[in-house]
Amino acid sequence: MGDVEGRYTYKQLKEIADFLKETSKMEPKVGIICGSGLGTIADALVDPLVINYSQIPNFPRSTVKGHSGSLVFGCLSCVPVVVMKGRFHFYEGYPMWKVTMPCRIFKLLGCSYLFVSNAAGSINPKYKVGDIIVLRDHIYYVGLSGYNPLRGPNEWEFGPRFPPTSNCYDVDLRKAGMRIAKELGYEDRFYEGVYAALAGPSYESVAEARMLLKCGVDSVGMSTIPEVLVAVHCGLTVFGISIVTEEGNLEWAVTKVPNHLEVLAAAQAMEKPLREFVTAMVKFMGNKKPCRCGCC
Ligand SMILES: O=P(O)(O)O[C@@H]1C[C@H](O)[C@@H](CO)O1
Ligand code: HPA
Repeated sequence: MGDVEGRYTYKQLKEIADFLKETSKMEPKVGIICGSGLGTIADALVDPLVINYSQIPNFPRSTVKGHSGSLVFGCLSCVPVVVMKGRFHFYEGYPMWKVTMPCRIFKLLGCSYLFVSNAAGSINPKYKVGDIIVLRDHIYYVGLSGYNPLRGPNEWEFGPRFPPTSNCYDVDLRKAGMRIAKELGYEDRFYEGVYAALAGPSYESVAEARMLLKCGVDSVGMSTIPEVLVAVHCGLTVFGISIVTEEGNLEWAVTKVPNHLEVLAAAQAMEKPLREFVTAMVKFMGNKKPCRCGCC
């Protein structure tokens, strides 16, 4: 399956993390992964330090439009964070251990939390472009067919052989997320729901979308779950959101089809509410440790 050979050793991951610690002089509390077109989250950081993936030894490269390919260290609400502008997808040809390696780097950098986001199609017809779905759970179709990022010898330095996944998305963070959305005045566009990941890069067919609806799926995409599994395995507390950038096609008669440029445009249109929401969530996640921007 090509998904085990050549995996990073613990030593290699440690070397990458040590390089980042040395370069950033920061110990981030929260690792944030930006979905397609959502990299503007990083613009909210105070005193940002940008490190391009090409500068980091042994780090993969972003190949998808809307994923610029850099790590940004800085502070949000006085909480030290690291933002990944450009995730790695299975459909780019990366094995799952490469797709998910940033979560282990976050852990080695000292993060306690993973905040993960994605651009997604809605499957539940209730949800429209511009809505945000706080992930309550997921269906990992790619994993059900064998591509679990934890396949292969267990990395005991990170976690157990058989991690449970019945509570991947922390309930306190989910509750906080819904409360914060309300406080910000966005309660009419925030919902809790179930995300499903397909392998991509083809979008789902109408028959697949109808099957997903029957299975209780609210949003569909091509990412996130592998990262969440590896984050949960190594003990990060996870919060995830889908930004609805396309409305799923449930009828064969409909001629409108998803398109990546539309996905990026819809994601970019969400810049303001997302920035406010992420800032408030990170504040909730963080404690009051002294930070690099000197504001606390
Ligand atoms: O990285 P995410 O999951 O946000 O990106 C979605 C899935 C594909 O990469 C792309 C399709 O438009 O957007
Ligand atoms: O409509 C979609 N389907 C699957 N993946 C996606 N990623 C963004 N939009 C979509």
